[in-house]
Amino acid sequence: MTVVKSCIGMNVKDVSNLSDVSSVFSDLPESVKKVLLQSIFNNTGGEVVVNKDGKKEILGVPTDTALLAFGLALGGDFQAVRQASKLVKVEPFNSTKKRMGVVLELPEGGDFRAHTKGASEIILANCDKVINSNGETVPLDDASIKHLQVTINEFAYPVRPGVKESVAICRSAGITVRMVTGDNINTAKAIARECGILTDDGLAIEGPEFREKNQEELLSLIPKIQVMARSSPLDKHTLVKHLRTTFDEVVAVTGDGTNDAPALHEADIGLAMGIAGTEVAKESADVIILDDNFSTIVTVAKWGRSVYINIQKFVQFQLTVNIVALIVNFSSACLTGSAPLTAVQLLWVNMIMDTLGALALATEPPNNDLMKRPPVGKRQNFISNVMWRNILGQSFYQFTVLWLLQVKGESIFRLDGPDSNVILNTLIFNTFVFCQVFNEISSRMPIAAGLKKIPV
Ligand SMILES: Nc1ncnc2c1ncn2[C@@H]1O[C@H](COP(=O)(O)OP(=O)(O)OP(=O)(O)O)[C@@H](O)[C@H]1O
Ligand SMILES: [Ca+2]
Repeated sequence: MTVVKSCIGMNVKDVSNLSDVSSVFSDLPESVKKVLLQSIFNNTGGEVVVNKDGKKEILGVPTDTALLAFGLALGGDFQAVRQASKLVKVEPFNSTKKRMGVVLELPEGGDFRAHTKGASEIILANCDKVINSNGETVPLDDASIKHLQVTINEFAYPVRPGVKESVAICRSAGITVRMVTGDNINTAKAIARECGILTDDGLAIEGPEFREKNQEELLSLIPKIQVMARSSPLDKHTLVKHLRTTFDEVVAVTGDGTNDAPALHEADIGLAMGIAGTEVAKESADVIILDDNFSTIVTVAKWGRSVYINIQKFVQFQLTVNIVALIVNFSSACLTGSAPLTAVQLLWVNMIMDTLGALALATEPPNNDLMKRPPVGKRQNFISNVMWRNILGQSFYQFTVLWLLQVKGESIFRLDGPDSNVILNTLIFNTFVFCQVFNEISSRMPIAAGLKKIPV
């Protein structure tokens, strides 16, 4: 029995230009064509089916569907190739090993052939022979290895429009964007540099190297990591866990595959892709991005900040109103025996302030300025120092005005007669209500969140 190994190294993301593939293929020797199609159609997790309209449909994960489309563009017949040999063993694709394989029993006479396909440089490192353009199997020499490595590194993919801009917005918002991928390091670096994720002082590392580091090394390394390539699901999880626990960061993770599920689950905010995402990824996530667009993540951050700041404004406004009403009535009751604000008036204030005033603050839409501030830290107090300053400052100012009216009101407005007390109380009540107009304006100021703009 002989086992022949055939390998396909891959860097396939999208086979979009298939039109001139078949002409190139026609020059290849028959034996090579046969092995290639045998590999593409057998060594796959996908399938080519005929749908009810009689059209061919390719099912499977993007990498497999791309390769099957390539096989069909080469003129291959999926069913015929599948029937020509018997699948003896299938080793499915796995994100840790980054390759898959099958063993076929060849019809020619009891021989077996193992096919493997996966991450280009991993497959290349396992090869010692290559089929040349004449269809002969020859030893893989240094020159061919160099040539193949250059070819692998030349693979570059166009970055989706808008990603670069979104990364820049994230930066100005104090959000560090890191790219953790199962892809080849050179491809990952090229993409990351183009999007503005990888900077000159940043670090790009490969999963296997990251895994080797001890705790101490990780502490100095992690803040600098901007790109992690050839990462396993566990590497993604480890990075997120360290960022959250050791560095006390708020971590959002985006992912599409099953291999992203542990990291999505570990993150503070897991964002799964709605279109490309697998069910497992969606189940592990907190938010599903319906359009799979990175700029939507920026919108998510913007709305999150907006809701947080609006609640802060609401709380600042409400606390001020209540502190002033309480102190005015309490102090007056202690000193004069009567409270200037009656129960009905307080009820009125509460209804108007809660339903109209405070809710107006809570429903303000987000604006772009929100993305020019640093994020709120995990341990940051909800009522920031600036909010305390505003609450106490406003309360002090309102209390002083009301107290002055309470003590000096009658003489200032020359009130006398039997109704003077009622008139004064009405005056105090109205002044209190008008003070809230200024309180509302002061609470609307973005400073309410206690955040300073960060210079860009
Ligand atoms: N079906 C497959 N069969 C064999 N190899 C595959 C298959 N799918 C992907 N690969 C290889 O594994 C690598 C990606 O591994 P993995 O799926 O773990 O990455 P990922 O973290 O999901 O990457 P991405 O950032 O592209 O989503 C690819 O670069 C490719 O070389
Ligand atoms: Ca993926």
